[in-house]
Amino acid sequence: MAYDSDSDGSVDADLMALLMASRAPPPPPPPDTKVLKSAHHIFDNSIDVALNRDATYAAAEKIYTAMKTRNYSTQTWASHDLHPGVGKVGFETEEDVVAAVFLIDLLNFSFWSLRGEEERFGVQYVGKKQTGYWSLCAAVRRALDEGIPITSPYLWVDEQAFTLEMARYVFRSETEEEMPLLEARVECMREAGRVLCEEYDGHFVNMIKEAGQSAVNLVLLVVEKFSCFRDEQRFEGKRVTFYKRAQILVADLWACFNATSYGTFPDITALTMFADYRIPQILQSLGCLWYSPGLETAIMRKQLIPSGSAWEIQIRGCSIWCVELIRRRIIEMHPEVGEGMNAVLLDFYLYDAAKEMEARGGGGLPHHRTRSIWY
Ligand SMILES: Nc1nc2c(c(CN[C@H]3C=C[C@H](O)[C@@H]3O)cn2[C@@H]2O[C@H](COP(=O)(O)O)[C@@H](O)[C@H]2O)c(=O)[nH]1
Repeated sequence: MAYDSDSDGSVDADLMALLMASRAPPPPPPPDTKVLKSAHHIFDNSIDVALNRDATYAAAEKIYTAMKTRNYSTQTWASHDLHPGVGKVGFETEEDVVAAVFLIDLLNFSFWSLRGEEERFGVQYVGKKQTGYWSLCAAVRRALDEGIPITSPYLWVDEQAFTLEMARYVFRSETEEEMPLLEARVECMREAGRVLCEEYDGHFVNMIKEAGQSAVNLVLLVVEKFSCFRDEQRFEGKRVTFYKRAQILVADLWACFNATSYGTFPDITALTMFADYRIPQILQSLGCLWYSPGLETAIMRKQLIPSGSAWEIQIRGCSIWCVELIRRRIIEMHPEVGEGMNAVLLDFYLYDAAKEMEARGGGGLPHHRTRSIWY
């Protein structure tokens, strides 16, 4: 660039402005949960889990057709009786619903049991024994029906009113088996209660407002404020993030409110699949996910796979990446779906399909067994 100056030696104002602008710091990158980057890094470095491209492409077509046929949308979320919703018993206001969604996703982990269907943990509610994730939703509804303010963070921090015994009562089972990790669940409630009462006037809606209708900002705020949502590990020398419960919390708000009100998140497409133990199971049954013989045998034998182990991280990361490839393939083959085909709806569909597959008598490998508060 030629250095230009007037006869009196003053540097041309426009040139100065250009020089100053060129030295201005670059704009900060947009907020990013780094979950998709983590999944790609894990996939690139996995030796015990691989993806089968042909099966993934075939699954994409099958899933697209099924979702189209069922008109799968955010409405499907509200159609589940046990999900909170304005107007349902115990939920007068939108704030009541947000408080319940927060509690459900604060505790939305590790329901699996090594016992048989009859002996496994279950919650009796309106005449039906609910197991797994639905047992949590049923226990919350049952507590509210009994006049227990279980969705109030002020209760969670009150160690006299909300004792471990009371938690045992609220989450009581129809069988001998207690809800898994009950003490850990109480600790999650204590921590979340302290943060919400001290910083957010006891209401999660105030965190939603602070995140300014950004799904990514809300995920990042939740993992910043609550250690029990900070679902991250180290793999092959890098920090990898999954943020499963933080992401599903935002996704459930988006679905529950049909992308309006407290569910308004224009950047919902930035969320990934939620790395739990059901989605890998159905991806494996579709032939998309392949396991090394050692890992497949461990899963088949229902052996415990430690949280944070290389096997577990590869299962979670490759599953997230597989769903991303399915999403891209669907958009490539059906451009008309556009942004409407996001990882959240794909995930919800896959979870419901996994549960239907289980109800029909399973088929395929059992899901992997990792006991943790992350999923
Ligand atoms: N990736 C993903 N994981 C999900 C869900 C849900 C429920 N979401 C509802 C909301 C909208 C959908 O339509 C669903 O009806 C629970 N989970 C996880 O599964 C495990 C529980 O399994 P099981 O023990 O068999 O109930 C446990 O780790 C739990 O955290 C999901 O949607 N996606």
